Amino acid sequence: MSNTPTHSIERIGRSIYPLRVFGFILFGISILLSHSKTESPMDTWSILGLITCVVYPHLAYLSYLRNELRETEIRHMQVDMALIGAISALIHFTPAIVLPYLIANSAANYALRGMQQVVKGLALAFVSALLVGLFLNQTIVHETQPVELLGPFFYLIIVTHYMGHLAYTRGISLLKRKEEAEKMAHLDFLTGLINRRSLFQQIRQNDTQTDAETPDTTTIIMVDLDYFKQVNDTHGHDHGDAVLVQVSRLLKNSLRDTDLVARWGGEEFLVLLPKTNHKQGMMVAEGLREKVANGVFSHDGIDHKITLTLGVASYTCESDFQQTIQLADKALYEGKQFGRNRVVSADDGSSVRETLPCKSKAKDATPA
Ligand SMILES: Nc1nc2c(ncn2[C@@H]2O[C@H](COP(=O)(O)OP(=O)(O)OP(=O)(O)O)[C@@H](O)[C@H]2O)c(=O)[nH]1
Repeated sequence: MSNTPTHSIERIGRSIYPLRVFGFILFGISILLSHSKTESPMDTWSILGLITCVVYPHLAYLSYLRNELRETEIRHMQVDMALIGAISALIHFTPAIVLPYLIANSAANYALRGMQQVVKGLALAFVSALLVGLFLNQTIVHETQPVELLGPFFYLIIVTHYMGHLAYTRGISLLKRKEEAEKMAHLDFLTGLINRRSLFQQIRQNDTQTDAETPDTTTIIMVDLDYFKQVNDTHGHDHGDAVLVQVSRLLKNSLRDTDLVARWGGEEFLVLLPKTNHKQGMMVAEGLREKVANGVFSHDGIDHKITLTLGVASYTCESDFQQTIQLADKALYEGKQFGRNRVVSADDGSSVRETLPCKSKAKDATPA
């Protein structure tokens, strides 16, 4: 069963069945107390009402267990309201007793199914109270003994607090799920690295925080695994996946906390080194190349040797970020042409342009 909001509502619906049993038993006691108050003998209708109070919530629960459908739950909540109306007539509509039940159940209807369900429920309660009241020719009795009020008010307090508790816990769990979903939307599901979209967002953020007067140089390294297809073709995709995960971890662990590593796509990564000039960036790229080339990436008892080709380009916030990526990509491509397992610089002077004002750069950092 999928974990959709509908199913989480079903679980809440299910958890209120014990309250339904409790409420109807209290309502049954109200019938008994009502008769002891008027000293009238229990007639057939009152006995029937009493039996309904005891039996119905259990039957409702059993039928719910068999169906576990949203519609079953909605039907039961409406039957509840119709029964509250009918039994209200049996206890002479005593408002101090009937109102707490109506309020509590309406609150539950509202919390679980919204206003439409509340209106339907109240209409059903009203119609059934009217019909039974007319049929039994019942009058309204206002007097109540304090003991009669205990049950309904206890029920009201419990149901409304329980609904509050459900709303609170549901709100928290929805919030957690939303946060989790937002986090996942920014991460690559295989490697756990940030994805391309998130990288652009972070660059935009960094750019707006950059001091326009003294812009720093940022260096980009495009990283591509060499002959990676062979790993997949020879050993299968799970080996390829394991290698990607291990290489991405090695890249991440080899860099500063302020550097960014993103999965650019497939077997390609983008490393972004803030406050790093081109020369320093070249050294970092060489370090990464060496580490991976000297490493062994094992999966299922098989050791894989991997090499990287890296293209390096630098920019200040004045330069065109997209163009810098293209330059790094071009350098990477050249590295592949020259035989792979190498670092190639794109620094021919064109990677750092001084044309646009610093603060307006953020808009350039949008995915191609
Ligand atoms: N296992 C796995 N493989 C992937 C994933 N993404 C891309 N690939 C594979 O990466 C391979 C990339 O192949 P190519 O573009 O030919 O590159 P290459 O074999 O590394 O060769 P060069 O880049 O030219 O050195 C393809 O086989 C893709 O199926 C992934 O998430 N998991």
